[in-house]
Amino acid sequence: MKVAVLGAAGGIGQALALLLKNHLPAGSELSLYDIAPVTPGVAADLSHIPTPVSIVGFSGEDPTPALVGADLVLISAGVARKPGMDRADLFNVNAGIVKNLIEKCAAAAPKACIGIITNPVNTTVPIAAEVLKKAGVYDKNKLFGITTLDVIRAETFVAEAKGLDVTQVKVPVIGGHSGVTILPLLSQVEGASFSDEEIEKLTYRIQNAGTEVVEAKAGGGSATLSMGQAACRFALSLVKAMQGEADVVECTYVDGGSEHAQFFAQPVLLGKNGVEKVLPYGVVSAFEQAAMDGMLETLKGDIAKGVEFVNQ
Ligand SMILES: NC(=O)C1=CN([C@@H]2O[C@H](COP(=O)(O)OP(=O)(O)OC[C@H]3O[C@@H](n4cnc5c(N)ncnc54)[C@H](O)[C@@H]3O)[C@@H](O)[C@H]2O)C=CC1
Ligand SMILES: O=C([O-])CC(=O)C(=O)O
Repeated sequence: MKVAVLGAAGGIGQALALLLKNHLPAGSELSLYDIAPVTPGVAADLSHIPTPVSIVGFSGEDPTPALVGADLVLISAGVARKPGMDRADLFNVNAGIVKNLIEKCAAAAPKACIGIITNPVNTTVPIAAEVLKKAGVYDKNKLFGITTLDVIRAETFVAEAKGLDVTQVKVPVIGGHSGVTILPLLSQVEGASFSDEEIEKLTYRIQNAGTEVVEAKAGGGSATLSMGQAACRFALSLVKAMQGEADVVECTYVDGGSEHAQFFAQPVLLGKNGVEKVLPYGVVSAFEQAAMDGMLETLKGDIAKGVEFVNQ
């Protein structure tokens, strides 16, 4: 299994590369790419960790050498938020970066699964889909927006609020990855019940947790370490499923035939070829239904912006 990380010299990229070096199955190959010249050095640094995962790093304008033969490509290349910005403010720079990188993926690793971290995820994933379509290699089962950070935050905050064992808490998070489009299904948390006030507060905190970190970092960027962990969890789940393990489910933003929007995050059964089956997200509460109804215009607008960007 060859895993490529594009944006590997960044805050997320380095954390993710460290975790993957330590946790990918024995025999995996890790391939790092970033425009930053430090990237071969990041790989050299990580190569001294004694795990059975080989690692190599590339820098420069062309990611192709890192992509050849990749089974899974994880993309965190791009700029991050500063206080006062929305994720949508990153569109102007990141849309072009994702478009260019996906064009290279289409040529060098047309059959790879691709996981997109770069914001705004609601829009960068549709951009990737349109670029892959233009190149004639789009497989909707192989393109994922990584929304796992919303899931791990929800698990952490719920466990904290309810005094639960955080390793046992499961919270599906559906919709998209920004503000009101992030919808944690707290009504489905097993072994906990919440007052209306708790639901409102927890939902708001999960939706705005990215901003919490952006403000705390005071101009030094957004979540990197928790995102590295989240992307590693998602990547390891996908790798396990691609290698034949059954019953691997993660919430992720996919082109999965949702009745709500072309791209929608919900629980997905992963398999050898990416998406095995998009699972129903089940019964939602009246609060969650209202939140869903309230997000769709924003989510659809975010998707349309990505489609338009590639086809303008
Ligand atoms: N999906 C999610 O839940 C989350 C997404 N993000 C997003 O992830 C992205 C990266 O964040 P950080 O790692 O904190 O930023 P960073 O600034 O630390 O790293 C970004 C890296 O991308 C590289 N880069 C820029 N243009 C490139 C190109 N054309 N090709 C290859 N590499 C390129 C830079 O050299 C840099 O090393 C941001 O867009 C951020 O908003 C951040 C947190 C959570
Ligand atoms: O908030 C940001 O800009 C980064 C991000 O997506 C998150 O932390 O969820």
